[in-house]
Amino acid sequence: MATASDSTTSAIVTILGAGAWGTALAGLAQARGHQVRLWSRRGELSLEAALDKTDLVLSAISMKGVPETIERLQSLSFPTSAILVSATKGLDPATRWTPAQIWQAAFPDHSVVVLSGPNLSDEIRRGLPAATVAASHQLAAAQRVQTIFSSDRFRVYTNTDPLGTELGGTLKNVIAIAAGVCDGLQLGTNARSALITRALAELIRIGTHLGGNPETFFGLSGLGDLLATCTSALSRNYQVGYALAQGQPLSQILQKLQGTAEGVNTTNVLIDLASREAIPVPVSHQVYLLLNGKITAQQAVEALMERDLKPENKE
Ligand SMILES: NC(=O)C1=CN([C@@H]2O[C@H](COP(=O)(O)OP(=O)(O)OC[C@H]3O[C@@H](n4cnc5c(N)ncnc54)[C@H](O)[C@@H]3O)[C@@H](O)[C@H]2O)C=CC1
Ligand SMILES: O=C(CO)COP(=O)(O)O
Repeated sequence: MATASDSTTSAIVTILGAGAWGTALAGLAQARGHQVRLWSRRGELSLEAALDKTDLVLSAISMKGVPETIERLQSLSFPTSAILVSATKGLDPATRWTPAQIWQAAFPDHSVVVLSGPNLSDEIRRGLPAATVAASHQLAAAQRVQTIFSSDRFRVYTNTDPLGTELGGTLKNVIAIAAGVCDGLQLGTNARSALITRALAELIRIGTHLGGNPETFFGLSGLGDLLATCTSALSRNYQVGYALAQGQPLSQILQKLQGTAEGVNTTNVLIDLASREAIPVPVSHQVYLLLNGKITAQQAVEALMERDLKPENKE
């Protein structure tokens, strides 16, 4: 079994965001013998103290808090050698950027790494085996993240396509809502399999248009995360879709939801982006109409089934 001392010396790891994902990641780093500082906006630990002499700053803050937190960090000083890791899966409505793009623009002298994969935090917290991807243009930084977090229950792969890695994890949340609708309407295994497969084609179309490497979308952060969230009731995005299929209003669903379902905001940003750039996104478009109260779940299914017939490998 890999231990902290055989591959890397104990690091100071600052985790921003003490929600479900930040807490699970803090547990993984702690179990590897690292000195972990878990910062939350409502906690006792100050941001200054959390950043002091840190080796790695990992953000597991939900998308809506990322720009604000970055602004706070910009007013503080911390080592330029500290690697910045983004574990957020969302898109910024103001810029339509990914979280890692925002981090990199704010801190051009730091190495930025994306951490993304099929990682339902509840299973990780319970110590079940899982794998993920640490992706960066700076391979050495991705490798450092790999050694810091890898263990016999969490296997970290490296990748040099941070944008593709991040977009896979972000865009699949929209599809997880669709899969929840599919299961909520009891449409069966064939329907869910068709949905996931067609959605993968959609995800690759958008992801490559935005600059991701097509191969990345067949990996853990693309297909892997798509499968995890589209087939598990642990996924909050899936839960949103499932409840929408029962006819519950979105505001009520979100009020009752434990934690963040990034797919709701991501859908709106994605549709804005896709319509500006004329990218066909039929599945995401139905999710958008449903989330915005324009159609019912049943009407969304009908709209997808009644689209013009065409060859499989064509938009
Ligand atoms: N829970 C999971 O299984 C996984 C979640 N993620 C991603 O990680 C991110 C966080 O997810 P969860 O931890 O599940 O959500 P959560 O709702 O449990 O926690 C969100 C965290 O963000 C913080 N936050 C929100 N607004 C903030 C602000 N303005 N300033 C400072 N902090 C702020 C909250 O205080 C909280 O600590 C999301 O983007 C999610 O997609 C990624 C992989 C797995
Ligand atoms: O990203 C996740 C698993 O990889 C978590 O999914 P949810 O945000 O839908 O719970």
